[in-house]
Amino acid sequence: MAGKTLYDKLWEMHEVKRRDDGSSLIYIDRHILHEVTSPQAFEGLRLAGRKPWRIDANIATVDHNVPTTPDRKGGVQTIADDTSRIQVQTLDENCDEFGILEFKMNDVRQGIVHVIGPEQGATLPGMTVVCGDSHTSTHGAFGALAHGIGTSEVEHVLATQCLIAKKMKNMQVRVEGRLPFGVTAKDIVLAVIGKIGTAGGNGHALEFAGSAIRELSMEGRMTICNMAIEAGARVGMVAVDEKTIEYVKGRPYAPKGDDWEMAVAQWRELVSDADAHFDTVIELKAEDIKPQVSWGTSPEMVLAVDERVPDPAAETDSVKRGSIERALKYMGLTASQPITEIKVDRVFIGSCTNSRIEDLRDAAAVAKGRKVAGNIKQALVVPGSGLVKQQAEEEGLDKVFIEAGFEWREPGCSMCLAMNPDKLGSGEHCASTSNRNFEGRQGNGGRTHLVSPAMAAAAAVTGHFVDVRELLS
Ligand SMILES: CC(C)[C@H](C(=O)O)[C@@H](O)C(=O)O
Ligand code: SF4
Repeated sequence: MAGKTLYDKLWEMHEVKRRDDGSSLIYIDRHILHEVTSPQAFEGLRLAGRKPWRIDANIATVDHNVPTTPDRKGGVQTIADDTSRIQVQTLDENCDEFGILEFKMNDVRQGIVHVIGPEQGATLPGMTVVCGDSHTSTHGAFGALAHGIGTSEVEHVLATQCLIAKKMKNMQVRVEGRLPFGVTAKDIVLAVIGKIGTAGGNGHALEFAGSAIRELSMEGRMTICNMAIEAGARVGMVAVDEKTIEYVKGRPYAPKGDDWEMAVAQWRELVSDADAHFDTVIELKAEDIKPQVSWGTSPEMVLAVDERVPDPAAETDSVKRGSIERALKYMGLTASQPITEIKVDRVFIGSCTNSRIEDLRDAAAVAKGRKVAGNIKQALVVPGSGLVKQQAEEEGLDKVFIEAGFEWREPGCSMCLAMNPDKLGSGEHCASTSNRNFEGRQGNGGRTHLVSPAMAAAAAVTGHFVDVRELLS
């Protein structure tokens, strides 16, 4: 019999019961909540007279609706938009009522759900982690089985600590070799999505493997797992190694003492067996990957920075031709235009993809000693959590950004999606380190270009897309 994949092992560890219809009941170790997808779930609990089954399995924070300007220190009342304010207040009230640990807006531990889970050691190897949020795949970087759930499932998990799920197929993306200088985890994952498309991972749990993935820091691994969902896979994972264990050690909710030793011994088993079977295998050579820039309205519409946007006339498939034409029109681009000639209006460095300390260091290395270009209306740096912000300030990164003309903000989802005051104006181009470039994602009529933090900083200081390696060398 073939060996087991990491996913097979995680699944077996958590399968409570197989049901007649082929689905299973799985046990959930960690449930993370935010203000957007939890209100109806708590309301459902109240109406049914239920309480959360295991209170300390839950951890909550506010991220999508919070403003990122310093005046929010005045409290929740300062949130001008009614819906946003009510959602934030409602999460606060629900967590207080049910006794759930929440990092409220002005708590230093507050931040984006997918940043704070790992940061607090609330996400651990071998866990099942769910959250009413599609980018929960991020937590799979720790050798955890993590994916997004819907609001009715949020209620189900609160009430029972279990979830009905169906086992997926196994997929492996192998990236072998050494990443070229100036090329990052974000470029790997954008290149993967460019290759397999946004449906490439459908129905699969995706494990990233190979020497280039092993070389990545935990931050880099989180970046690639974060975008597994944009490749169609709800689950993204990386096997446990010494880096995983080192990152988790000493975090507030990580095991301590004898429990730690026992946990680590088990975590070391969380790797795919050498003879494990994957239903689909994709291979990339790290040496071939260049800094990436998305040009269209889907993450798969992505190219290396030295390429030109496509010419629909060269596309023989009429469906693909139509979608290229529509994307070019929405993005205000002309056929065969070099990526480096696309001018940028705003820059956003943040989001659960790229707002961790390493991302900020990468961007600051480019911004240092330079100035934001005159055509840039706004360049935002939004740390993923209050603790990331604090660390960055200890390292002096805030000063580097401010001196260069960037705005240094409070943590939250910010300009990743238009649910708070940080938005794009219609027709504006944004160099963004986030994960989605759908029409209107960052504001009505806004034009998103997905890039790495270093590439976003390079666009900020030159006013257009440029190969960041020209600025680093
Ligand atoms: C608001 C939330 C449900 C949503 C998600 O599930 O991903 C958001 O975080 C996003 O990135 O689009
Ligand atoms: S930062 Fe963006 S992608 Fe991540 S949870 Fe917030 S809105 Fe979703």
